[in-house]
Amino acid sequence: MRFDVVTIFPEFFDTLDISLLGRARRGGTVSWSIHDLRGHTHDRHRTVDDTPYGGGAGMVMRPEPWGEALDGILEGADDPLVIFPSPAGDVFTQSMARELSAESHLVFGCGRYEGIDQRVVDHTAARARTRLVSIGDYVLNGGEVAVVAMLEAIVRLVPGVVGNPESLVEESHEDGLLEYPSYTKPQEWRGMTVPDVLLSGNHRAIAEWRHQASVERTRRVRPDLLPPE
Ligand SMILES: Nc1c(O)cccc1[N+](=O)[O-]
Repeated sequence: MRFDVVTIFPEFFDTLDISLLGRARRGGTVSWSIHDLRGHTHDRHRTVDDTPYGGGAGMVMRPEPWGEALDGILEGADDPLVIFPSPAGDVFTQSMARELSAESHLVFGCGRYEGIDQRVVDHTAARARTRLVSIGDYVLNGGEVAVVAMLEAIVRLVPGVVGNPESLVEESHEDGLLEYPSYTKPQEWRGMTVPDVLLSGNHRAIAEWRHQASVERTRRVRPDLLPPE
């Protein structure tokens, strides 16, 4: 998989080289480029925003730098999917992460201020598959945090990135349920012990306990995830 990110804070993505994504990049499974939007401005102050038509507080990101930045990425690209993180987007879920992990080229456009001039999204949608995606109903200062979160969820599902694919199966949201509680050594810690069934070696009983624990945790914390009864 290849991905490109357009942002006014390219340094925000320096952390991508840490941990899983960095290993995937060094292994050749994933590649990426971070594009500084200000590199596509041509005035002395490298201006990326301006006042909104119709008035109102805040500033809107100008279309020209975005058009030039996306031209450089999209021209000659092979059917990329462009994603603009936005509170107005489709909610990002594990199933969307799995769907996006099958893409060969993702392009992320990080808005700031009051957002990007709408014509940028409209123009992009006329030349490439384009989606607005939200990571949640709260206010962020820009799309960068959302892109890092989405990349963490997406890239780990790209074949060859995670050493043991089995570890991807029993995870929260993967089967529609929250993950069961986990324990490791020591067997007793500050007077608290590990559920006996996990020490039994009875794999069927352990699997049943874990499934029941997932269902009970999901029913308690996220009943909305459970199928209608
Ligand atoms: N929620 C939000 C925002 O306030 C700004 C940019 C992106 C998002 N989001 O992806 O959820």
